Amino acid sequence: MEQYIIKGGNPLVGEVVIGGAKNAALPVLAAAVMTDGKCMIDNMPDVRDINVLLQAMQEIGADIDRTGKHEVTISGKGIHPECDVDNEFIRKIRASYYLIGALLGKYKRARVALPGGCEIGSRPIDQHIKGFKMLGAEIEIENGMISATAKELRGAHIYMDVVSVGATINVMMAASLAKGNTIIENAAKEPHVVDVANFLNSMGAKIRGAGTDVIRIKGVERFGDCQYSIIPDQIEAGTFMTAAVATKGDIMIKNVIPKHLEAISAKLIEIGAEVVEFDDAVRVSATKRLESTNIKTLPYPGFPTDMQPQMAVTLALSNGTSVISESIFENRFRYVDELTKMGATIQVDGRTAIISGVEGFTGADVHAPDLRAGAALVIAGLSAKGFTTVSDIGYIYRGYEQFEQKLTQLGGEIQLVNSEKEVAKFKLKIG
Ligand SMILES: CC(=O)N[C@H]1[C@@H](OP(=O)(O)OP(=O)(O)OC[C@H]2O[C@@H](n3ccc(=O)[nH]c3=O)[C@H](O)[C@@H]2O)O[C@H](CO)[C@@H](O)[C@@H]1O
Ligand SMILES: C=C(OP(=O)(O)O)C(=O)O
Repeated sequence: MEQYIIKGGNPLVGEVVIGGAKNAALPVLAAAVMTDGKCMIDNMPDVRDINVLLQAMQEIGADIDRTGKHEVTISGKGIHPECDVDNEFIRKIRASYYLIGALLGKYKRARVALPGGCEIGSRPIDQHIKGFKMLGAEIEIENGMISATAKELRGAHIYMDVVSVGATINVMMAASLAKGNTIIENAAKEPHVVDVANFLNSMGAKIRGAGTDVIRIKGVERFGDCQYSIIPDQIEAGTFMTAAVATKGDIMIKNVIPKHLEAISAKLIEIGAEVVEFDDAVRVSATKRLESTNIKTLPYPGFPTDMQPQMAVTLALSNGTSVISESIFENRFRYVDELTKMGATIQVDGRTAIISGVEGFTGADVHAPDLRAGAALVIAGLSAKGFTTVSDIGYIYRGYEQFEQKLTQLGGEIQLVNSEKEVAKFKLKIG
């Protein structure tokens, strides 16, 4: 019964260093199997999803050497081209689907368990499939596995019907080892799409335009060795930004790319927080009661859906009524019932949440329904009066490294506990 026990009320103050981006690192790792050479990758976050993917890659024959806590050397030379990617853990993560594009590109054959991931709405993969088919692959879905096979992959002009991070990256990977040229239109522009394109280029791919909505790929025959460093995690950084504001603290958030945080910074400034940008850091603080605002989640450079729950917690403490429209995933307000237990006043109608700000939260026993909602409930607990427990924190480990340690260093009273006895002990100690 792993859970967090939190005593709220301390403003979070100090410095925190942000790790590598989970949602960039996952496709970069998958793409690393596309070369028989060696890839040295650093700034790799040590989080659960990464470890699940690395284990699955090892199981199909990739040579994985953890040369440091945040550094890994990978060679895809030993992979069996006829392999199946499947185990009980890989079925639970979303990014398993990147092995379809990577293996299809390299071996013209991939068979991978259908992806899992956070339950935040229906998450079809039709655009991935459409892209692979247009490159010449045949797709079959059977017994929870997706197979993609092709005699050869040929470049194509692909228009994505929806802006999809996963489909853009997956098709970009497969197309980079196809014959001829590919154009992906209506591509996702997220920083992690650019990071994966840069990684593929450093192995020898010829990709231009990543970060715009048209990506042009000239297929090459094979990839070679490379050395690469993953970009900082936009969402981990954003989470600490909202933690600073919700607890009326003052945090210097280091190892970030401020440009990637602009949508989050702009909203925090709008509600009355102070955000100061440095070359690779942002300092975020709040002293007074926050003002309300409206937010619509959108593909990059819009406000990220992965920051929606953390921002909702912050707005629930503001003065006035805020409206959040969730335009990416239709079921991403599952944390609202939990937050209501802490005193928040939020009404959800479909994809819209209407938040009437309250003066403060009170501690309660809540559970994390998914990764970002879990982080948001922890922030709520840190800003609440009294004790909060957050259960189902396995979700949080999927994407945050040393979350409770980082929060403790900032003055948060939070501890990982395994029993009611430990909860009681914490309460006695902290009083
Ligand atoms: C591992 C990873 O990087 N996960 C991120 C990735 O998820 P993921 O790659 O699953 O998200 P997408 O960008 O693909 O999804 C965006 C929208 O497109 C729809 N869609 C997507 C693919 C498809 O084939 N058909 C389709 O209709 C989805 O249902 C959703 O409504 O981007 C999301 C949007 O920024 C983030 O919330 C996730 O944290
Ligand atoms: C939704 C997320 O992850 P995934 O797509 O892996 O479920 C996330 O990172 O917020």
